[in-house]
Amino acid sequence: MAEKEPILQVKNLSLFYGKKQSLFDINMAFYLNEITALIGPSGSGKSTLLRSINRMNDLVSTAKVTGEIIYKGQNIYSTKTDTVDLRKEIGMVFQQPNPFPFSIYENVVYGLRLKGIKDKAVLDEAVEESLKSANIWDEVKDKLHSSALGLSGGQQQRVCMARVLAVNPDILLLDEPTSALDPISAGKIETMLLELKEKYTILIVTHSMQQASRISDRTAFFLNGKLVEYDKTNKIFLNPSEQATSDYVTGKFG
Ligand SMILES: Nc1ncnc2c1ncn2[C@@H]1O[C@H](COP(=O)(O)OP(=O)(O)OP(=O)(O)O)[C@@H](O)[C@H]1O
Repeated sequence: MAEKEPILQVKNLSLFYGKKQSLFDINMAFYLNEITALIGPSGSGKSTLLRSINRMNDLVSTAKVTGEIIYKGQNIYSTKTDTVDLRKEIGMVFQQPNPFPFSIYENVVYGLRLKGIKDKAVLDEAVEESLKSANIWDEVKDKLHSSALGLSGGQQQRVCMARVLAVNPDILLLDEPTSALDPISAGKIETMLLELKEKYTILIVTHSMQQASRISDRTAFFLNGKLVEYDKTNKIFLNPSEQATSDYVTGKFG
């Protein structure tokens, strides 16, 4: 069967922080309705790659990128790209839940208010839909106007996800979104991600081999800034081509 069309393509991407090179000539493609796990030891470049995809590394003054990332037929590193718009289409959730010190409702509508949307019915609907998609509506529907900071870490993380979903992105970038959470909260996020992949393309950095094998369709293994192997998750875990991949997924180093 022919491969489907990628939604996003990374081409010959290298990234330098000052003189130090942190990504080396990365080539990979990502697909709609798939979850891709980025795995590898600490410092291997997973977060750097993730942050390159919505140009968060622009915020690091020493970071310099060469190569291309093609999204919707355009290199996102071209001068035409509006990074604010890009980050709405390619949303990101971080390791530590980072709700704003506002109500749950105001967290979710934050991006819509920035867009100038004021219609209460539109905002109400977006809140309900996004919180449902983030698998947290039932837990918070009676306290939408309480502070998001009063929620548990796992709930805060799902509210952060709802905040990203409310602006209707195509791609979700998740940087170890469950590593600060207990196993039950992490499980709720995994369930949510499996539901969300019906509509989105999801990239997740994870240190958990179990998580990568449970939820991802493809897995990419990074080592020292290089992409060692990228394939269907079953292949990476059951029959990897590279010895380093095999050693990593079987826990020989980490
Ligand atoms: N803002 C920065 N300035 C300078 N160097 C950085 C910066 N961010 C990351 N690096 C370096 O780039 C390399 C890759 O880091 P990165 O955070 O992408 O790795 P990672 O695989 O995500 O690690 P972890 O699993 O610990 O999050 C490391 O050597 C790191 O020290």
